Amino acid sequence: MKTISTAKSHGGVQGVYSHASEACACDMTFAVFVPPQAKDGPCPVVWYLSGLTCTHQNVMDKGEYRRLAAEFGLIVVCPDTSPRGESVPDEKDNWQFGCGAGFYLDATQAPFSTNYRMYSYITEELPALIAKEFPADMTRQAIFGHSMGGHGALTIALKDPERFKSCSAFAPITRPMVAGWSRPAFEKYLGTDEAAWRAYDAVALIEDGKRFPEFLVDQGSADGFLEDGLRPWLLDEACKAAGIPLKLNMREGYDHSYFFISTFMDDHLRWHAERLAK
Ligand SMILES: N[C@@H](CCC(=O)N[C@@H](CSC=O)C(=O)NCC(=O)O)C(=O)O
Repeated sequence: MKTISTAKSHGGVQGVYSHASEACACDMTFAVFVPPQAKDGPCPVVWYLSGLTCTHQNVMDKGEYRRLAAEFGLIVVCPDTSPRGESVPDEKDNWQFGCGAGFYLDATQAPFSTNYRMYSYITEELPALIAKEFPADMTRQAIFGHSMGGHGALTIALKDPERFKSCSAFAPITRPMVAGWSRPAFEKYLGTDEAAWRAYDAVALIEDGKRFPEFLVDQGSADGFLEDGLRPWLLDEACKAAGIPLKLNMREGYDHSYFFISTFMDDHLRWHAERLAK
């Protein structure tokens, strides 16, 4: 692992690091905030998965998570959203596919299957690195994310409920196998057999019997992607049918941006801190 930068913040350290990823067959960059409490022992880990077009940096610059993470003693890990580099296949003029649009899945279709393995990266390779290099208590983990990253958080938690004490999302893509901005990507990454897509779709996973104790979701009512891309009511219906408590907060007038995310960041960190403390 290589340290790219570190800076003291709220008594802790905000760092940016890179490493050679086996899962993604390229160098990957990620951000980690270590709170001041880490001086006294391992701290719980909160994973934040970002949305389309993002790197590790968007939430680091605009998410406003450090003050409360420092107060609650939370390590916050912010990975990149896809593999990157000269040798990584991409569609440069398409922000909904390729670099910046990994959709937290393991691609099965050539040429994408060599690098686009974000599911394995987030669920196996990066946790192992975090456990080795940081003062992390890996028995206490939580996950949240935004939009494509909200989809990532929900699907990863549903498939591994033992690993996470809590899960939440800002404006998640609830049905990526149906939504217009993700369906073409699913076909290119996973092929035409839609049965394989269900493993990466929160509503389909719940329909297929996967469970998580409870979810928190915040959604802006003025989000331009609400009707076509996000549709939180589909998650609400699936959770109701499955008996999963979902706290869905519709936030009047908020859009899809980090102005919305940063407004409700404290609520989400508090939600995770309370459940990580149990
Ligand atoms: N380029 C697009 C807008 C892309 C966008 O809104 N990306 C969101 C995530 S969308 C779902 O995953 C984002 O987080 N952007 C980064 C940021 O810093 O705001 C367009 O032009 O419409």
